[in-house]
Amino acid sequence: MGIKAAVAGASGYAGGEVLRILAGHPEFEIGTLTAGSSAGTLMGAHQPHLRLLADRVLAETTPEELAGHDVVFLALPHGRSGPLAERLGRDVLVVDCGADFRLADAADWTEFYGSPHAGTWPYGLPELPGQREALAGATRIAVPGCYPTAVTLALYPAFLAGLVEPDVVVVAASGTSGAGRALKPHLLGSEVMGSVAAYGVGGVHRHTPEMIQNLSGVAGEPVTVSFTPTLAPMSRGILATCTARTRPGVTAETLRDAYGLAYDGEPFVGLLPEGQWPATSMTLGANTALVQVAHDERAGRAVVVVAIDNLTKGTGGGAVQSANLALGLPEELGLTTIGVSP
Ligand SMILES: NC(=O)C1=CN([C@@H]2O[C@H](COP(=O)(O)OP(=O)(O)OC[C@H]3O[C@@H](n4cnc5c(N)ncnc54)[C@H](OP(=O)(O)O)[C@@H]3O)[C@@H](O)[C@H]2O)C=CC1
Ligand SMILES: CC(=O)N[C@@H](CCC(=O)OP(=O)(O)O)C(=O)O
Repeated sequence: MGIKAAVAGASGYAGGEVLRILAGHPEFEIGTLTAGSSAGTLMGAHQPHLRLLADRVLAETTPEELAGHDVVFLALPHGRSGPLAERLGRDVLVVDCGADFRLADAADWTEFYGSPHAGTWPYGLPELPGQREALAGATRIAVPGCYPTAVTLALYPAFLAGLVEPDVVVVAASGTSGAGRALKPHLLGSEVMGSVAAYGVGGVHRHTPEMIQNLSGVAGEPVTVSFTPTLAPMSRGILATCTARTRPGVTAETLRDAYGLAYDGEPFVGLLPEGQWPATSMTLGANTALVQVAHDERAGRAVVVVAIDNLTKGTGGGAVQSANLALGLPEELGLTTIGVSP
């Protein structure tokens, strides 16, 4: 008998990616699958690529249906995980792919999500300093947002080494799967194809406080982040370009050394060879973040580009990586670094 895992939100994009990874994981056994309005229908109607689950009937998302599992993955709209998690056993590992438990500051939560704050759980980004220890044995995990995963991995080494000022600018492109499966007018094929568009401009995107939280924690001082997301005509992937003013004396070499030090030995984050720049295609379906750093001497800024698959390292892969740590399994179990190309 393996570790029995239920997935709530199994008909959605994040739930589907968690299941794609669990299906290839040697220790997990897939238990109950739940949804919202799709409850009572077959998985095959929603996730035809997960053929081994095609005949499973989706249950309603209730604590009763999710009981009796060792691990429960929640991949539900924001605000749904809080009340549900309260009714799941304390000894069960609950891994929330949603935002409900990511932020430590209740005022930030209310400002950006507009509802009461559910609480704060151990943050599922193992690469952050001290986070592997925080996740070992945890029974609750908040999986980071996809953009904060990319941006935090891009910039924390520079802050850890004290090389940049606490003033960050990020422009990132995301594939449309980042917005979830529900029908949205701006995601119609005719709106998205052949065009890249900015959205959530001017410091209003809800991932901004999460980036600030992560980077300020490493920097040891408040960091400001100006974040502009853009929507790109691709289904998966995030490419984030992050810049910060460099401190006096910083060179291309000191920057590269800091990233080499931070990422040497990391199983899922890679500093690319000099001159090679990340592309989303390099990370498709892989639990990887690929990073490159340069020093723009005229502008006096560090420029870091990172690529991830928003659904893999940005959600499902990150969720399983953190669950492995919480359960005392090898961190890399069931996760691939091998991408899909072209
Ligand atoms: N897409 C991404 O790249 C990322 C997503 N996430 C997070 O994962 C979570 C899910 O996102 P995503 O998969 O993209 O969204 P989707 O819209 O694709 O899926 C949402 C899932 O939740 C179910 N659901 C919706 N409403 C309810 C409800 N009232 N009660 C129970 N179940 C419900 C849906 O079921 P039904 O089929 O019945 O509607 C579906 O299974 C979100 O919190 C999101 O923030 C995190 C990181 C990245
Ligand atoms: C392209 C797109 O719309 N992306 C989503 C982010 C998705 C995500 O990962 O964020 P959460 O887990 O916090 O929902 C957005 O900008 O709202």
